[in-house]
Amino acid sequence: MHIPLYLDQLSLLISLIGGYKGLNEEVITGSGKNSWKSEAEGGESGDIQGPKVTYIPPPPPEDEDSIFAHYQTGINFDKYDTILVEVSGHDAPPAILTFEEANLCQTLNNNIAKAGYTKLTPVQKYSIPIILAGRDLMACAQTGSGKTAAFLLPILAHMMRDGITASRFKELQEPECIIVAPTRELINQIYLEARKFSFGTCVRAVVIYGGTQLGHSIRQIVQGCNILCATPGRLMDIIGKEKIGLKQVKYLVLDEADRMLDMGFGPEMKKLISCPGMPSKEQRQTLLFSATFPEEIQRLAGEFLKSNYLFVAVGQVGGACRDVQQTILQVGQYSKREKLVEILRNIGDERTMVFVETKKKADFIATFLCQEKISTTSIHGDREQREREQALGDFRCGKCPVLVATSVAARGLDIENVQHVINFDLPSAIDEYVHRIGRTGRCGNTGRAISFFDPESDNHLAQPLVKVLSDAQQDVPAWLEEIAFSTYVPGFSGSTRGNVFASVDTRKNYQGKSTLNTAGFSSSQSPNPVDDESWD
Ligand SMILES: Nc1ncnc2c1ncn2[C@@H]1O[C@H](COP(=O)(O)OP(=O)(O)OP(=O)(O)O)[C@@H](O)[C@H]1O
Repeated sequence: MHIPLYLDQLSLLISLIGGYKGLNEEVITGSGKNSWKSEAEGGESGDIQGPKVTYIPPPPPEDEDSIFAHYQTGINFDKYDTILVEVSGHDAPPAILTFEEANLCQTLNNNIAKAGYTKLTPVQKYSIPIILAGRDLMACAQTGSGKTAAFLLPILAHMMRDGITASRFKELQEPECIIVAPTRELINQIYLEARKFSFGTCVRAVVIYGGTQLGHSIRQIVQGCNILCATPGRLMDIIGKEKIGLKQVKYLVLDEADRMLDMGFGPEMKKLISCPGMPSKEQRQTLLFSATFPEEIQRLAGEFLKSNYLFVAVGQVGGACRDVQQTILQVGQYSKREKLVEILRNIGDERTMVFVETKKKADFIATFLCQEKISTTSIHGDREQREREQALGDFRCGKCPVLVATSVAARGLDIENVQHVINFDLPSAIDEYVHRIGRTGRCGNTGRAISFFDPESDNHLAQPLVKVLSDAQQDVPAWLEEIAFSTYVPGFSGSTRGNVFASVDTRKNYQGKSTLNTAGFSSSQSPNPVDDESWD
């Protein structure tokens, strides 16, 4: 195989031929088992013999400008106010309209101002008072609409009000809050948000994730840990090694909660809530956030939440962000590369994420684009953590305007100025499509998503795609409607037209529904299958 040798793409080449020995690393192999999946299985705990991971991520910049660096809200930010919101469950506290109404302390208000937030997004308007009232919550709101601050701010407000017990002077760290998310890059991003909002307070946030040296994670924790941001595998390792105590946990947050509760991570999360010392659901506050919430997953969530939890749905559950202009092109697998290059040449230097199905393909397409002299990097679960972070850094700063990724980068990542998402391969499940295209069109900015639909392999997606497109008021190609019609599945209850919710609170028999700006309902699509390859 001919491998190109563009110098700035050397790491890509290295990952292709397998194995790399970095400056601060002892052993690196191309086993492909250094991903979040293997973490969840305990692969990095030392219980299973494997190469010792010695990567220590560089500390994030400490200066105030870097901590509060943010991008501008877009022209459609004010349109968030027109999105329909549904709150269900008993005795929901009323929404707030301004940050002032939240009655947060002065330090938090200062941090909010420094972060450039002047106006609440809908998920924040509804979730903040619910969390401040001590209620459990399942919240569903479109990608890029501020879910992270929606849980961080009220948790921090309560921690400031109630005081914290964990401190650097304690032998055993007992965090008051644990936040889990499915990928390393996402949990790191959440940590940076927690660090930003807790700036100047006595609350210390810590992040731990796989692919990094375990000793490094432990050293971060022993310096004091009030908010622990963690990927599931590393969290369970640390708990298993008795490096943290769980008795003080008052807040448990599952970001991308539907992913955290599905077949991939669900068992790990169940273990977490039954760990010795972990307060029962009656004793802690549990908060679940995502842009998608299949009904089956909502039912599983009952084990984690108090029975009187509140459910907030901003817009359609599982709906795509309307600020993303979606285009579906019919492209057979052998024409995809040519089409990709044509599109990327038209796009020029604008930041673009290209999603592919497998880790191997990510490397292959990235190398191919480099050969075409399109500056590209890649992120997927077979790359070393150092390489993953480097790739994301190069993409964020614009050094490599094209990032080829597997679904490991589909959820949560908030990168400034991603103007385009290209689904070179469509994911196997529609929810994953919604998350992927949500990497653009964030925070009121507009974005574009182009997806290659291969009739040989993607017909099962035609029906849900038509629904997602029409619900987001996008043009639906006639050929796609035809395929959807010809592959009609009777059980699929999503409407293909009109403004309906894809799903609602699954507690059908709740009473005392509090309804705000509501529209009608229909039932949901089936949950995502776990796609081992694309989720690394
Ligand atoms: N009230 C606000 N004012 C201005 N910017 C905000 C506000 N709330 C959030 N943001 C910014 O909007 C961006 C998207 O927020 P965030 O990453 O929390 O979205 P999300 O809903 O969690 O998305 P996803 O579903 O993709 O995880 C971030 O850069 C965040 O700092």
